[in-house]
Amino acid sequence: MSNDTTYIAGVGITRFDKQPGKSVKDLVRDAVSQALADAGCDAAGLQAAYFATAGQGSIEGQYMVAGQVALKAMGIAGIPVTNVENACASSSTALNAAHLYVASGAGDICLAVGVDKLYSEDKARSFAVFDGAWDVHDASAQMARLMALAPDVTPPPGFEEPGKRSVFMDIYASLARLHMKTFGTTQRQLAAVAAKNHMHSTHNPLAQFQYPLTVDEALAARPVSWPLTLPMCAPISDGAAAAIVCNAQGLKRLARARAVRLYASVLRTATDRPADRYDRHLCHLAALEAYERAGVGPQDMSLAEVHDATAFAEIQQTEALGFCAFGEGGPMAESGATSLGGSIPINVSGGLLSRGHPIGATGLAQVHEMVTQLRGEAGARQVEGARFAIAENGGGFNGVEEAVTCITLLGH
Ligand SMILES: CC(=O)SCCNC(=O)CCNC(=O)[C@H](O)C(C)(C)COP(=O)(O)OP(=O)(O)OC[C@H]1O[C@@H](n2cnc3c(N)ncnc32)[C@H](O)[C@@H]1OP(=O)(O)O
Repeated sequence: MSNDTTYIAGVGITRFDKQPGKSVKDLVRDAVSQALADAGCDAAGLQAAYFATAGQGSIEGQYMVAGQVALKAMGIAGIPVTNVENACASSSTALNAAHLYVASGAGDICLAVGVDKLYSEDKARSFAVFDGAWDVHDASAQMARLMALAPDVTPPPGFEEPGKRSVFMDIYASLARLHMKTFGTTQRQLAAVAAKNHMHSTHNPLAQFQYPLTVDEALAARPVSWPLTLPMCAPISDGAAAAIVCNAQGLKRLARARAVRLYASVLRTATDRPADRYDRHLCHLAALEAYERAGVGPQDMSLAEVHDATAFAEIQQTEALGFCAFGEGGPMAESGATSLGGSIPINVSGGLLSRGHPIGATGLAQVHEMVTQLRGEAGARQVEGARFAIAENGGGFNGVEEAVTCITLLGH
């Protein structure tokens, strides 16, 4: 086996929720200790670490060297530690860097960890994290363009005077309106996504929300930004997730039997595509590259974890990953095909909508779910016979699409 075959040897995760009593250091220690134990590795066995956070500066004021500080507090020091910020795709980007590190042979065993605390008693600070992810140099022009994607859609009563929310909910809402106008996607289909992900996370003891929700309840919930209601939007969450990444040499020193192969990790940034050219969406292009590298296709996937920062985003990513034709994501969600037991279960963890979305930890949480499923250890939410799994983790916005996406494809 050559060095460029890489593996996830261990994973760890905290509960995702508002956790005012826990610091970033507490969350990191919890997730990293689990990942080390899972891999059969001690801290001294790590040769490098990539530390992802997007909001720690805003909430805890640690704007620089966050990784060095948090990891040294648990005895991981004296090795290369690199801080990674790529908005909501920060921790899949950390995984990408760890994968390249061990694939290059620079070292054999590497840590990727992602963490964020978004909750603050002062709500304005939580929302400032999202405002900070926006391109401040061109914000008003970009925002005006994004908000005008489907100008003739008039929000129904209740949606005209919405309360405070992250700027991203308005952006996704505008993209959803364009999709509705172009393909006939309905608000009920978005509600089906929210209800499905809530149903999934009733089986996930680490999820932020563990109660079921019906489609009608999702439709009747508090309006946020037309067509999105509250449960169609990711919540404010705190949490951390970690993975131990290694090459074949490193695997000889670890718990080999539990390792899952990392077939592809593809990072890509936005282009200036026209809004209705879904076939040039960065996630679609990155997914095609990942499938090609892995020598598989969407039909081979047993499950997917996608970046459902809103219910609309899941529909878009279902299409981008090739599980259906462009425009068919809404009907597919409504058909039950993306539910546990369906032909391609999506977000069996509960997804960002219901497992939670501490942005710098989300990409590695998706990896945690995929590894758990591929090992057959997901309990009541297990996808039977899981063999390949794919995750899409997006971050920020630039033009009419996410500023960055990272696709991770794992399998046996
Ligand atoms: C590329 C990207 O990933 S961009 C996405 C990055 N993430 C974001 O932008 C975060 C988006 N979320 C938000 O803006 C906000 O959380 C909102 C608008 C959805 C809700 O805002 P608020 O009403 O201020 O939320 P708050 O946290 O106070 O919760 C109010 C209630 O709604 C509930 N709630 C909040 N979000 C959700 C949700 N997604 N689903 C179900 N219930 C929810 C809370 O549990 C709480 O219930 P309680 O009163 O019984 O305790």
